[in-house]
Amino acid sequence: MSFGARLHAAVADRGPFCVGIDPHAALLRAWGYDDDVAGLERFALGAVEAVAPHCSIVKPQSAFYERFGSRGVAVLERVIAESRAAGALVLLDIKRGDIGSTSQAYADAYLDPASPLASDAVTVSPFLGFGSLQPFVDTATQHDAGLFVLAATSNKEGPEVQEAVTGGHSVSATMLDHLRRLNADATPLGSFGAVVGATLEDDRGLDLAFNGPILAPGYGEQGGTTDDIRRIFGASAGHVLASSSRGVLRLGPDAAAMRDAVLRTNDELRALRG
Ligand SMILES: O=c1ccn([C@@H]2O[C@H](COP(=O)(O)O)[C@@H](O)[C@H]2O)c(=O)[nH]1
Repeated sequence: MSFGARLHAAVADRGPFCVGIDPHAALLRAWGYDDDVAGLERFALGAVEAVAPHCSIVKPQSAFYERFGSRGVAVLERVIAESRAAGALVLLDIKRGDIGSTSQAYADAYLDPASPLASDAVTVSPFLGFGSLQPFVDTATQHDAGLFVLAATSNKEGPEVQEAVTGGHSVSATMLDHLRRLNADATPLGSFGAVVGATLEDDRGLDLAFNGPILAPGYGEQGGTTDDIRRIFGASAGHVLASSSRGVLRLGPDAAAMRDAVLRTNDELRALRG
């Protein structure tokens, strides 16, 4: 089954809230752990145990594991495996993008089921040109995986690049047009998503109806709210996965508090889907 179809079913079952498993050094210390590999492991697996059974999708940010080298990456492999075992899809936040031949190696690393880091979907950066992502597109299609392409990111520096106009369209709009083509014939939902922040002032005039999922980071800690999801995404709010990392993880290590926040937020976001 395609990633889009699996995500559609998972969201119908559990709701559209995506929790980021981001082991910040400050959070490890706040949970009472050392900022070392043992602390990383207790934190990350504790967070997975608390939230993954209640989420349609979780989003570990690779950088927080890579900072510990190979032992940190080994923890990431367990985060991926245990999240899936708990019934959650895994969107690995890597934001990779390079010339095509190197993109192929990244795609093999993160999307080929034979890889220990294989995930259901990854984030990719299209700023070497959307065509440079073709190996990701082909590999995702081959393995029923998904992609989330950076389009209008949640950080304030994004517009310098993303609102630049080329061929009469903003870079963000151009990325969404590529996704619209990739998702054209997919039902119930395409596998090629966009990243559009929950922090935008408005929809920037973007046509968000591209028949794919929308990852909206910036919900929670960066200021995005459920009202913002309604305001920014309008009729496309039903395709949005609002994503928060620190906003949930700050409630730990109290597993019940994290779980309750996930359940509550899923209910709140479900109401937007009509
Ligand atoms: O536009 C983007 C794209 C990705 N992110 C990532 O999402 C989380 C946000 O974490 P919070 O703690 O909820 O702020 C993090 O992994 C970012 O790398 C983003 O923030 N904005």
